[in-house]
Amino acid sequence: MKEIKHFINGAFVGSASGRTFDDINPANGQVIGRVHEAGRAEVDAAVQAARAALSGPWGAMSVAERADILHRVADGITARFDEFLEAECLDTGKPKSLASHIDIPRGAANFKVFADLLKNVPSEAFEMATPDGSGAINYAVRRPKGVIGVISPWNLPLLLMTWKVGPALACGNTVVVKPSEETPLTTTLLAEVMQAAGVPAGVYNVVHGFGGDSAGAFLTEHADVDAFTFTGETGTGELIMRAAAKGVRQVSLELGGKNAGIVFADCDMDKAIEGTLRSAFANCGQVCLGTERLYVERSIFEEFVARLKAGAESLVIGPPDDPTSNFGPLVSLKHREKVLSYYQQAVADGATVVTGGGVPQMPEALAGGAWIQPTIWTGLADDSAVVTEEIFGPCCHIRPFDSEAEAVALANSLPYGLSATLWSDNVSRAHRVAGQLEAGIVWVNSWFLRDLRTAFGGSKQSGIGREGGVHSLEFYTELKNICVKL
Ligand SMILES: NC(=O)C1=CN([C@@H]2O[C@H](COP(=O)(O)OP(=O)(O)OC[C@H]3O[C@@H](n4cnc5c(N)ncnc54)[C@H](O)[C@@H]3O)[C@@H](O)[C@H]2O)C=CC1
Ligand SMILES: O=C(O)/C=C/C=C(\O)C(=O)O
Repeated sequence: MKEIKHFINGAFVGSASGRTFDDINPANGQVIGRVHEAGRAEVDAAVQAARAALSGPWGAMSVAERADILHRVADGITARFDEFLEAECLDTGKPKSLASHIDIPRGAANFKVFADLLKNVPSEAFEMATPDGSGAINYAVRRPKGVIGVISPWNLPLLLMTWKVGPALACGNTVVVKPSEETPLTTTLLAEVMQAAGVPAGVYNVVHGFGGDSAGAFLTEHADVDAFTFTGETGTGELIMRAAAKGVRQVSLELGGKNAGIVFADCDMDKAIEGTLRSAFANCGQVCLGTERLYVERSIFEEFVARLKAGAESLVIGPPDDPTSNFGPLVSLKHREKVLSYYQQAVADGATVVTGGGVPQMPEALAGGAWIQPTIWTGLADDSAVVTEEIFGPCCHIRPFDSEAEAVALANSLPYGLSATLWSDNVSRAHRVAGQLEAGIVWVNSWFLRDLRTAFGGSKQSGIGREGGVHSLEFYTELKNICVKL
């Protein structure tokens, strides 16, 4: 049985307690490996290693030297592409066709983009007058924040973890990463790549375990971590914020959403259907940016529902290795229980089930997997739980609207504000509505089109702060002003 260990101070180590938990393949329910669960001792060792590494060779490196190393990390991921792909798909069950286009290439890109950005970022300077006439110059320098605690989720494990580790290291910090207990493999594999790329011991540390009363909480409670970056559920974000308040540590939080899609009658219907199929069902609906609420102009409502139904029914449900499959399982049977509870709630609340609503019949070898049907509903009240709460599954509710103002009001009606998507070929309307939507990211006639230089994050209860491009530098560095009297 494969053992998945922590990576602390440049070495793979097991837990002193001997405690382990199973890593399960959600496509068939089989155990992939045994994961060591960190106690306070391992978390403390990881944080101390990260702290010490700040004043070792890593801390003495120039930006250009760090950037070279991070390029080697990216190249190392690409060189071991198939191993990363295999590991990610074993942990998540997602189709290899998806992970080979999104997860693994983004894992590498997240290092390159920030390594290059750091080399080119300008610094501000202000000349000022002084009463004696000699003047002064102010200039700002960026310094690493220190030890960063990275707590990442299971839906896009490598992509979301490296989205934080890439800029954190580019800025000269050291990290302690706590990946999701559901998906420990790629974070662990990355440790081998880091070592081979010449990242000094203690710069990249990994501790495995659960959230509350386990590695996650031990990390956020550790006084020697300077800041935390987290992607996951809003409730977890609140707990992390609370822990970070002790010692006044900064947080960057990318949290839950209940993202709206607005489809106007003047849209290109083919593109709207294709984009909505992805935004509702890609990664089995487990993307925080996904669309779970659709508002469709009444004149095209019937046609849109019928075409989205046909599209959902044409998705090919299957295991990662099947090249025809484009729809994998949910991450776990536990998560399927949660999603199925919403499927049942929808029926109890009087929804029309347009398609899906249950568990598909799978071949014997996959029967233990967390398979679920893509599901579409209509007819629910605006305040029903299915329409207002994040489900994080392959499902959406579609409701007609009659005016632009009504669509905007419906889209903005929830306490979340992560992303929104709108479909219209009327340029004025697209700009006008995009400006009114309460969301950190608005896509017009597209979905999940990502330029890593742009600000990324949520408004309202979907998060605090922005990462991406220079915005990541704001979080991962301290800006220090130096005032020199001439
Ligand atoms: N990208 C997103 O927006 C994601 C949203 N979710 C949502 O969250 C729901 C629950 O899924 P979970 O995996 O339980 O998400 P979660 O938000 O609890 O877990 C994400 C990460 O936080 C850690 N964590 C949990 N509690 C913690 C604590 N008290 N202190 C420190 N770290 C902690 C977990 O171990 C994991 O590494 C899902 O059903 C889904 O609705 C889940 C994963 C990703
Ligand atoms: O492209 C990104 O950086 C992030 C994409 C998706 C998420 O953040 C998520 O699903 O949590």
